Amino acid sequence: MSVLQEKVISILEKKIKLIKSDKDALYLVGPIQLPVSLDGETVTFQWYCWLQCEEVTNHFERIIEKLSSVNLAEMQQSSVLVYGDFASNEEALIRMHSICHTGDIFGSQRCDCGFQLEQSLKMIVEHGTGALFYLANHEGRGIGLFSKAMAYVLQENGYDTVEANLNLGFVDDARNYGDAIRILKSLRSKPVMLITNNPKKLDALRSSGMDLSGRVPLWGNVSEFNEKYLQTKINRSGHLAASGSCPND
Ligand SMILES: Nc1nc2c(ncn2[C@@H]2O[C@H](COP(=O)(O)OP(=O)(O)OP(=O)(O)O)[C@@H](O)[C@H]2O)c(=O)[nH]1
Repeated sequence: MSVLQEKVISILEKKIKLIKSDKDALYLVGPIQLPVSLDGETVTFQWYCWLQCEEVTNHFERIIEKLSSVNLAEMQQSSVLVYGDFASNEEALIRMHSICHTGDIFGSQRCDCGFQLEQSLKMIVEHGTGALFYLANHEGRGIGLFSKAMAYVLQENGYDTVEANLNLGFVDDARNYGDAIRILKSLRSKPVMLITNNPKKLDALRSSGMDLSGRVPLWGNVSEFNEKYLQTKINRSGHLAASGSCPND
């Protein structure tokens, strides 16, 4: 017997979508109107959040009921901000943004993450249609926040960002885009242009069969604090340099 009121279930089931595979389900909740302050203006995005679950069911109350006994705040859920008529418009600009606690939240200038987050939202709004995926299980290129802190300690002792990961026993980049691409495909089947300098993100989209119509580079906010880091991304991680907009180009 469900402890949830029928009214609550009927409200929520209209806003939850099941995206299933052979192995698991992604439950996508939304759209939810999210007024966002961007460059002094209020811009309204459609916000969706998803939960990965082994149980695959159309009876969402089964999933909702379980949530109160699991502390989801101890885990990370990703989400997406959608702008414009994302399903239908011919052209859409997307970004797969990896969470960066230090750069996105604190405004750290050791990296370019905070700049890229704000800039890509502005680019999507200017373009008219698009989506920003905020990938919450990608901290530190997939090594997690505590390990990123240790990697920063090594970087303060002369290691570069790649060496630091490797010397802690990680690969340089452990990120996976699979779930985000499943969500993308559920929201749009038409081509997308990707905001990135990272060829691995382009490969992930291409190999998923998603129709990729192009890439928009995003460099900027170079400072004495992140110059070496940005250069290492080009020299060692294979990031695509944009002529004239990155140090030492
Ligand atoms: N391990 C580690 N992770 C970092 C460091 N600086 C930033 N990050 C993480 O790197 C991720 C962002 O990756 P970037 O290489 O800046 O950019 P990208 O996402 O690969 O590519 P773009 O789409 O071009 O931005 C975020 O998860 C950050 O937390 C660092 O020095 N070490």
